[in-house]
Amino acid sequence: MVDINKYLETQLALAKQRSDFRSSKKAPVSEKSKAAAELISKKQDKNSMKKSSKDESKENSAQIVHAETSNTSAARNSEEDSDYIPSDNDDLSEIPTLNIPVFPTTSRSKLNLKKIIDDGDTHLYKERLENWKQNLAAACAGKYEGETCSADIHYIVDGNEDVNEMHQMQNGLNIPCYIWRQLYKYQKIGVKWLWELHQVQSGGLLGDEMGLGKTVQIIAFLAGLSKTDSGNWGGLGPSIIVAPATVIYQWVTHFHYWCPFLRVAVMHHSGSHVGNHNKLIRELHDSHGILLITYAGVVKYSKDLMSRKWHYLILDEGHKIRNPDTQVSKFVKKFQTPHKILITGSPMQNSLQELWSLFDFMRPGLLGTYNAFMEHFAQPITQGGYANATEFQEATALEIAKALRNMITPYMLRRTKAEVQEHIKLPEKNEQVLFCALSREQRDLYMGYLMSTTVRSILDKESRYGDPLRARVLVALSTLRKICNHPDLYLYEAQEECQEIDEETFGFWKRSGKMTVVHSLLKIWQKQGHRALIFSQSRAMLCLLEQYLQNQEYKYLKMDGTVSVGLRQNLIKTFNENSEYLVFLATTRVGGLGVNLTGADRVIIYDPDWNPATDSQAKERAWRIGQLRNVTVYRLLSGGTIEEKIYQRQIFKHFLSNKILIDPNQKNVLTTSTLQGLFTYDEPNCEGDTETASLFKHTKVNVHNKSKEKHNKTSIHEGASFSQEKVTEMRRRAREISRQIMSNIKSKPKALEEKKDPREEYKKKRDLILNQPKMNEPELNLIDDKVTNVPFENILSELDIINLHSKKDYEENLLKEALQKRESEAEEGELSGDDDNDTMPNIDVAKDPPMVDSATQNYAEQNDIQDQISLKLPENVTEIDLEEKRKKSDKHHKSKRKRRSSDKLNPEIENLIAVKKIKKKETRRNNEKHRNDDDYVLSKLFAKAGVKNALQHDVVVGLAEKEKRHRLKEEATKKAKLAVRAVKFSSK
Ligand SMILES: Nc1ncnc2c1ncn2[C@@H]1O[C@H](COP(=O)(O)OP(=O)(O)OP(=O)(O)O)[C@@H](O)[C@H]1O
Repeated sequence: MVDINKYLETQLALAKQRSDFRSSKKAPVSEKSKAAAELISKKQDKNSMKKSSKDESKENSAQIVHAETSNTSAARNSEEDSDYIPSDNDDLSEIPTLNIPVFPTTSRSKLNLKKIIDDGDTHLYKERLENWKQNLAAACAGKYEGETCSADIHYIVDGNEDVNEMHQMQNGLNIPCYIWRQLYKYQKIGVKWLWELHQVQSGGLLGDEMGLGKTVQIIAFLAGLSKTDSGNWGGLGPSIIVAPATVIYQWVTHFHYWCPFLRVAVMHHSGSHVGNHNKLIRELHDSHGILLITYAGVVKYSKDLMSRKWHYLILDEGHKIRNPDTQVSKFVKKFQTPHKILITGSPMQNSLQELWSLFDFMRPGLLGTYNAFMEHFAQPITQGGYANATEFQEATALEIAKALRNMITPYMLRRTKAEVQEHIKLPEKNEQVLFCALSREQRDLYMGYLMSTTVRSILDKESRYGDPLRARVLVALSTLRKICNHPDLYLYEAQEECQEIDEETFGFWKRSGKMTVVHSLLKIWQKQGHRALIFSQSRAMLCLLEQYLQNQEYKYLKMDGTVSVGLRQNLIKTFNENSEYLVFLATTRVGGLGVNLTGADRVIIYDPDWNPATDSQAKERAWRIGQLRNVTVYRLLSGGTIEEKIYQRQIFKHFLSNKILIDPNQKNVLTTSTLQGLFTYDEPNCEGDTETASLFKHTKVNVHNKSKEKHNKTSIHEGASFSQEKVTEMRRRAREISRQIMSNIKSKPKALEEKKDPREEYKKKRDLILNQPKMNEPELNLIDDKVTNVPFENILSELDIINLHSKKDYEENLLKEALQKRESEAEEGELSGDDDNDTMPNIDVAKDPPMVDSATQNYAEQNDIQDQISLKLPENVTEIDLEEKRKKSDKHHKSKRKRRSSDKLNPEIENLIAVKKIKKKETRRNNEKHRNDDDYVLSKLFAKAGVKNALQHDVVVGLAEKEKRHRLKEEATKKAKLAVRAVKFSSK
């Protein structure tokens, strides 16, 4: 025992030397990162100062972005930032490309995409109409041989006879049977509901989940109106549909298919109409047609549009008006018609004020004035949702949420995919959150930036910059997000203009943790025959991904704001119909909304948005009606970074939304976030879990398959070649040393004793933040609140952050290195047959592999040494006790080991893991060939691509409540145990 102690002490000294040497070698990288951080921070300070003076009057970030991205030339400077900042802006088609190296977009430039022609041009419209009539006549005569370009022709070709046959609804709405019969049952209910609203002269919100055919329901209803002679307009009057630029032509296609007799014109420069826009408005109005226009277009032509009366005003992706203060919200609310329909798959995204804004459009007055609503509904509901809410606040929130839901229910129709699954029979969807490790370079840059003056000034309570804090915070957060994506997104900014870019290494995938994961995924998916959508918030990141795809010679298509609106629909069609394209790259804002991309069955959300709905919208592009294969969605997050905090906020917002739309009883499990919490980097905890993974540890995805086992075998053998017993033994020794060191430190002179442990200090401050005396006020909420008065006295100083990151577990790390060194040396010994059997009982791992869940094993491999070291032996347990216990258990160890490991690593939990177990059984029963694709992919990621954890997203969201109950139960059990112990102790 003494020997090994001595040995470890020597190793400790060696490890220290090595570490010193390494850090001196590492200096250039760190210096570079630091210098870059300083440079960028100076630039950003300048920018944010400019910005703050420019936007002094503007209260929220969305407005700042809106102003920047509309048409000012100043927008260029901060354009990259805007990619990451919450924004309402979608119509990016006019925005120039970024000032970063542009690589040739081979796929796109080679494509010869045809534009879809709308009915703006009278001549072309008449031609289309004539064509359709001829084709229909030919179909009726049984002579049609062309493509089935519309639903009515389809109907005839399918053997039906009367295309004019109508389905009549109560009170007289006539819907052509060729449409009605194709609708799913819930869609028919949707049409009926629209008709009811119509009769009571009311607007409404069609809020079905994405991909359930809202467009089709609206078109069916409008077709019905146009065939019904009723009301002031004698059927369907002139109507406007406002939609995001990307989906405008999707509407055209849908109308031409379902309702070829209606005139549908696009009022956008990409449309077929040439000349004065007033002429188009007049013509459309006279022919009772449908005018399709973008949100930007409505603002631009609002005066001319409002000078006429319109029958219907329909907002597709209507959540665009969720901010009541934007111009577009104000304009659309001015249209004088009771028939206002709002379509959105994500009605409430961030806060309750959004719901108010939507209702203020289609049912003005229903939810009262803005101020009254905020005071009497929004505030109590939000407050009652915080984890620190009192029972009374919770109860009040519940009642108010119920009341609100009752008020809005008649005017809002929302069905989820789960509810209508019986009808649509969608294939399965598997959605996982992958926590990826930062690359070494990213980590350096991240830390460097956290210590930069920008971050310091944000967290400094005597900030010399003063307000507005918000702009600076957003810029800083945006920078952290860039680092998480790829170091070059950040370093490039820090470069002097004259500095040349090294195109060889610029954007290299191995320099980014998440890109490494993408690399692994695509490699596997290509072999497995899957096709992928990759979404990123930032166009700059898209460029890097594009460069990567080119280098790997993968075929891809790319759609961002620079692709002309008229071509987008065809780009999508090309991807869907042409399986040679492996990847469809898109920015979340341009490609993530409203479009159908069912050609892909794999989705990667490369970076999370503050707004959960943005990510949900993106992932739903593939999982919708028309999808025939199982869909897997991976959200990539850099563990411990700002991205993880964003994800936590997403979950919080999800709860808020569900409370109103689904279950008012739902409670939160998350605490509100603090400013300083966003500017930290959290190493995985002692179990190898990131913060979120440990919060929702029961939703962790465990992969178990033979390939992984095989990998574990090899990695254990190759990497450490140590039996579990040996490692345990070494850890025990290490703990002892650690204790000795601690006691030495404690017995050292006073000067040293007085030196406070920075971790203790940090803990204290953290406790103070988490248990603030003023509980009622939610802490800073960057997105929802207009609050900028951060409780600075509770914010950690820069010194704390440095302490937290750089000095954390210094001696433990040294020990860890010592142990690793010991392990590798011992391995050499083992390989050469020179095993030290006296001191270390040897169990051949390769012969008797533990039934260890691969994911857990992986975390264990990475982190358990540190975990064990940081644990302290209970005071009353002696070395001898332990030694004896260990010897006893050794006897039975081999036989029981298998069972124990699997028990330990498969705790009894009721959620997904149970499902996985069933799958596992099936898998075993069937054949290895039928092994779940996703499990295989995950096992590879865990093994090679630096993925730390994977959570089942749906389970996180859906079962968070269970998690809370579970934790309560755990707490209660703990308390009960303590009580029993106390009672026993008292009776002694
Ligand atoms: N009854 C139907 N018969 C055939 N196809 C349908 C039907 N309903 C919907 N679809 C198809 O399902 C896909 C999704 O429909 P649609 O785009 O209308 O969904 P959505 O609810 O508007 O989605 P999002 O919210 O994403 O815009 C489309 O390709 C559409 O053609």
